Amino acid sequence: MAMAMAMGAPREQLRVDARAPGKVILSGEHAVVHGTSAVAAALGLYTTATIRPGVDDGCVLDLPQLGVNLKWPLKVIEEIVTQGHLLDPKPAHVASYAESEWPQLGAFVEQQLGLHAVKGADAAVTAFLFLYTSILGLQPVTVRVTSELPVGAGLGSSAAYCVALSAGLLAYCGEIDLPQENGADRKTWIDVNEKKIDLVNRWAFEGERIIHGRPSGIDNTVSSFGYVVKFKQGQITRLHTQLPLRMLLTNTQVGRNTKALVAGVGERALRHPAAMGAIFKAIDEIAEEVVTILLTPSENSGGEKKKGEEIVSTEECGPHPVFKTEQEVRLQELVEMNQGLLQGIGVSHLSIESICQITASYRLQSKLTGAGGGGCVLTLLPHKLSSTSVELVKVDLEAKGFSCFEAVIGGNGVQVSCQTLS
Ligand SMILES: Nc1ncnc2c1ncn2[C@@H]1O[C@H](COP(=O)(O)OP(=O)(O)OP(=O)(O)O)[C@@H](O)[C@H]1O
Ligand SMILES: C[C@@](O)(CCO)CC(=O)[O-]
Ligand SMILES: [Mg+2]
Repeated sequence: MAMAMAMGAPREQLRVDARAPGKVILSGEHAVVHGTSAVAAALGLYTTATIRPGVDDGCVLDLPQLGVNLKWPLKVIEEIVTQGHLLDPKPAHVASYAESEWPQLGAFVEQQLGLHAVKGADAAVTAFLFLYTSILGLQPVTVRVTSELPVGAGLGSSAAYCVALSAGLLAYCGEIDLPQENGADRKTWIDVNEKKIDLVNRWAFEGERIIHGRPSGIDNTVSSFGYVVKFKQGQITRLHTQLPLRMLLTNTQVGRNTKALVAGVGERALRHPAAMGAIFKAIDEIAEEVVTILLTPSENSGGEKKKGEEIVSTEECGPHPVFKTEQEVRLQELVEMNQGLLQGIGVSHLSIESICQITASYRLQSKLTGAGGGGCVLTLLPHKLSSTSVELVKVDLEAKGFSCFEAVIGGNGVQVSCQTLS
């Protein structure tokens, strides 16, 4: 769709929405922080940031998922920003957050949230205040962020939060073009153009640094650009995958925190550099092999069928046989190995192991996805597995208190929409 600036309406009369997808890491989490390859796909569940004009020279931040609803007079924000240059917004030039430049921010956020704040609310508010003042300066706005993603469950909620916020703020200040309103009731989402996606992605990475400590950048990159990508040391390669991927996502419901898990792996790597280095190398090889498999034409993709892609396995899955192609068998083996290695670096959890065991009894392989320590587990589903068989697995998992859904992956990245307020 052609993009056109929503001309006519001054920004103070606009409501801007930006939405960003979550993600699923197929292979390579944690090791990617240490420079190896990883493969990830956008997940069809979105976080949406809505930005509208503020009232009474104030800034409102509403984060219903975290129980945060804060309102500040702009002069209060001005007071905590002790270094004037930090209030000179340059949306086209990405700046990094340095705690030393914001000496009062930590205590301010803590005091604003009070004693009963949800875990992680401080990081979300800090990331907001940094992105808001850096991109918009001190404009009166009301910002609300809602999400279809579970927060802190390995599906990239922090990255989607930072991407949606960055895109919304950049669109609100005019740095990103907005669609022409079509007059219809239905919201029109448009893709952000490639150059501006890169800008969104870089701001979002700075937000992720506040929440994560040491992000590799894979989560904000997939959320910004969408599709299925290989990521290595900041290099992103879009994979035009030939293998239709089908997977079940199961939430252990065990809360965890990516920052702590990433730091834990870093400390283990310092204690055992050679052993951990060897594991990272093995994970790198697995991710590279996953890339090769995804790029090989398969019988399911409508591509030319190659030797060795016929169904090779008809294992039992409960009362039903599972038909797997050679590629699916290879991919499942890689998933199994990847999970073993993630366990080795200390980021698995009993609940994750339990899900792996249940799905293995159906001859289906699973691995944690994202930072682990709880959160979500992905299970590869062979293309020809019947929906009845999938239901059987789900019933078994849900009987143990887990919740599951079939993932829709590989879709769009960040998008924006706008509406003129009357
Ligand atoms: N909808 C949201 N509203 C406000 N803050 C959010 C929202 N989603 C995520 N966050 C922020 O991100 C934090 C969770 O990020 P974390 O990286 O620990 O988990 P994740 O991103 O869901 O999983 P992973 O990094 O493994 O993919 C929350 O504590 C909060 O600071
Ligand atoms: C655990 C990790 O590898 C993925 C989290 O989704 C962290 C990162 O890459 O930033
Ligand atoms: Mg995260």
